[in-house]
Amino acid sequence: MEVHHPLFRARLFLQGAHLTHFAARDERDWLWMSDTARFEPGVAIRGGIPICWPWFGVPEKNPPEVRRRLLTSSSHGFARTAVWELEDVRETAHDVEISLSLNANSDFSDAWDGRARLLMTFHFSADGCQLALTTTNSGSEPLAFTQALHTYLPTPDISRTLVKGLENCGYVDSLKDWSYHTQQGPVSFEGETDRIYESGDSLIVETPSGNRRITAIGSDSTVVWNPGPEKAERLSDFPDVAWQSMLCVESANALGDYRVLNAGQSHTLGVMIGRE
Ligand SMILES: O=P(O)(O)OC[C@H]1O[C@H](O)[C@H](O)[C@@H](O)[C@@H]1O
Repeated sequence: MEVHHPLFRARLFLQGAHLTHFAARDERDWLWMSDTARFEPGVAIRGGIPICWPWFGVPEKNPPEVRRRLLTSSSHGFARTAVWELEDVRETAHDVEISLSLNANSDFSDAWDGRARLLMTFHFSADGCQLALTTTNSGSEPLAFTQALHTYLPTPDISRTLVKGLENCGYVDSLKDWSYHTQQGPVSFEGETDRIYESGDSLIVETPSGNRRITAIGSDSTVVWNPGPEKAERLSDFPDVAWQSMLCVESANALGDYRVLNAGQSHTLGVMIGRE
């Protein structure tokens, strides 16, 4: 779907409810997209904002309550490759709101033992974009899940890029055998970085071409990721040098921040990407 509004433009795909582009008028794209991204059925799009749901990361690093529902070894769940349905489009002189839904029913029983309904609402304005993903447990048993809005951001130079707002925060470093650390100062990038921070606080991403504010709701965990040079070579649909010009800041419910919904209950995870 293409959004052409006098104040901004956006592009999103029904496959994965995946936002790939957003830019205010006369501005460059606010999201990073891989030059080698594929747009094919069943393939996750590399860039923009993939939705990781109903689990984040590799199954074996998920909490037991989440893991016991997983029937596959693949990462990040099936929502990012499933085809969603268009629910609603609203437009005013200032903003556009688009809602998509996914019924996570027996169609996904090869991958996951659960039932849920998902509603993803995108809100676009000249001030930025906002995503809200609501999960409703439509099964009869409690439902545990992890998830992330896996935002890819552009930077002209990763070595001069900082993430501020995670100072003194605890994090798990997946590259150091999942050991626990405390962040000293802003997050900077020297090679591969893959951490899950125990915070859902508002962040500032500082790059040489400008800053963004990332504000999550319904989240107490944030993933900060850059593949660095070696992993970039192994990564699908990702140019070898692209690690120098992107980073991911992922608003999440991961590790101990997993969520449990009783039958009929809902939880909303959201992120707002704005100016700073
Ligand atoms: O290649 P993907 O399945 O899209 O995953 C891309 C990345 O997602 C997250 O940021 C994880 O923390 C990384 O470990 C992973 O490499």
